[in-house]
Amino acid sequence: MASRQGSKSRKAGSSNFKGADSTASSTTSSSKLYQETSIDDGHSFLASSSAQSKQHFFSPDSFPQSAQPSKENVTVTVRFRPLSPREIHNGEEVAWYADGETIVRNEHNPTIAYSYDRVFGPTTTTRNVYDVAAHHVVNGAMEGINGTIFAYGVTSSGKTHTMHGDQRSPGIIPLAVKDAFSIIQETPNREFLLRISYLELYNEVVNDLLNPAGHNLRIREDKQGTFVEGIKEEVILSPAHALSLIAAGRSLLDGLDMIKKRIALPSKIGKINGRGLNSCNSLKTIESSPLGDKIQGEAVHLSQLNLDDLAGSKSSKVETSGLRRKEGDAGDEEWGHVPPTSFYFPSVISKLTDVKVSHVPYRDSKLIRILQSSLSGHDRVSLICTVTPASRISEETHNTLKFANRAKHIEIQTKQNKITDEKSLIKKYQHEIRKLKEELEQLKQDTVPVPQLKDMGAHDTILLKQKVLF
Ligand SMILES: Nc1ncnc2c1ncn2[C@@H]1O[C@H](COP(=O)(O)OP(=O)(O)OP(=O)(O)O)[C@@H](O)[C@H]1O
Repeated sequence: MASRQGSKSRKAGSSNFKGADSTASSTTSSSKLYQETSIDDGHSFLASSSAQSKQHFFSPDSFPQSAQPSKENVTVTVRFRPLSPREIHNGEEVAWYADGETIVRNEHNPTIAYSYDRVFGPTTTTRNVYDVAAHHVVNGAMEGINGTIFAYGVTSSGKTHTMHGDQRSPGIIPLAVKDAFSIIQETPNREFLLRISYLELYNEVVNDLLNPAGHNLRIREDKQGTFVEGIKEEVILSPAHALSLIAAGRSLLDGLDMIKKRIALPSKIGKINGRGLNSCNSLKTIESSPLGDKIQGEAVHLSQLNLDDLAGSKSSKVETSGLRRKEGDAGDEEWGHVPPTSFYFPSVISKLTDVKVSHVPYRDSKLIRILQSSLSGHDRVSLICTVTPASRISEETHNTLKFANRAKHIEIQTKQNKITDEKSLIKKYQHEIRKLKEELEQLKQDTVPVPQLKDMGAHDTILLKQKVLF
């Protein structure tokens, strides 16, 4: 039985997160079964321009060839944020705390405790969170295994801080981008092509954050899986390039938020804490193929990396009944008439973990539809649940903890995706480069000796230039 030293009532600001802040090594899930009230302790890069393409959220069966699947669990971690200065000023009490590196315990009833792959205390850096909860997903994606990282939690619990971060403390998304490029440098025998798309879902409306004109996009399906019609995809050339695209997307999102707030409730501008209702999805498509002269016919690794900042979940009353918040409740303007993805997310997760349930309600929410392949059991998945210790929202935190506990039992069968046909973009570019090289060689051989150029007319010179250019 895990125990905590001392159990005096914890006030705001007390340092009470024992042993949960140490740097941890990267681990995947080895989930053990924990229940409420009973803890069992026995336990070379190709460049190109942007593309307007049909970017699929691939269904796992759409890959013609794949290596043997391997079984693993969803990695489930919990990250505490510190109490804010305002909460401390208001004398907020601590209701939940990290008891060691894997357990979250209730302050008022210590028999209520849950265990996870890792629990991060409020002083843990996002870098540490990345190393434990994200690196193995990014690494897998660079090797052809689809990966998804979700941040889930109530409003203001730290999802955006964790996924996006800021200059001082970069989030999982910028750290993943840098990590991906480091992996490229450390893999000299393969060449990679990375593409990025970035979207927000607000009240079931999909907006393209890389293209201000991409508003209210449709989600479609074909044999290869689900895709967002017309979403812009950019080939990324460097970490700085990717980060500038994401920063531009964030600015667009901030602009859109201002508009939404104005339309929703002009009198409450400035009272809204955080973004509340938008979910953001940053999708990276990664292709890689062996480098060298004999690459024709070699399989290309193709994978997708989903990085999701899910809309803040609301009070338990709303979560369970789907009711709108009462008029006058702070944040009711954020709810609108459509519940956010976080409303459906727990029910999809619980159905995925229940072998008796054959129908999973993917169609209930657009983001769930987009994430259908991520949730269908073939992606490597990491769920980072963000929580606050504050007693004011103890019940909501409890719901997040119970949900995270359920998610631990999802089993996944990851596989490395390989494609051998010429459909991949990297193959297309390699083919184009090969053709251009051959043409250049041909042109070199056909080059007219310089003395003869003097005798050429203007028309011939233009023709020659065109030949060189095309
Ligand atoms: N681990 C942390 N360490 C320090 N500050 C944090 C941490 N997590 C969150 N915060 C701070 O708490 C506040 C709320 O965090 P954030 O905006 O990330 O919440 P959120 O869950 O994304 O909210 P919303 O759902 O409303 O968008 C921010 O001021 C943020 O800087």
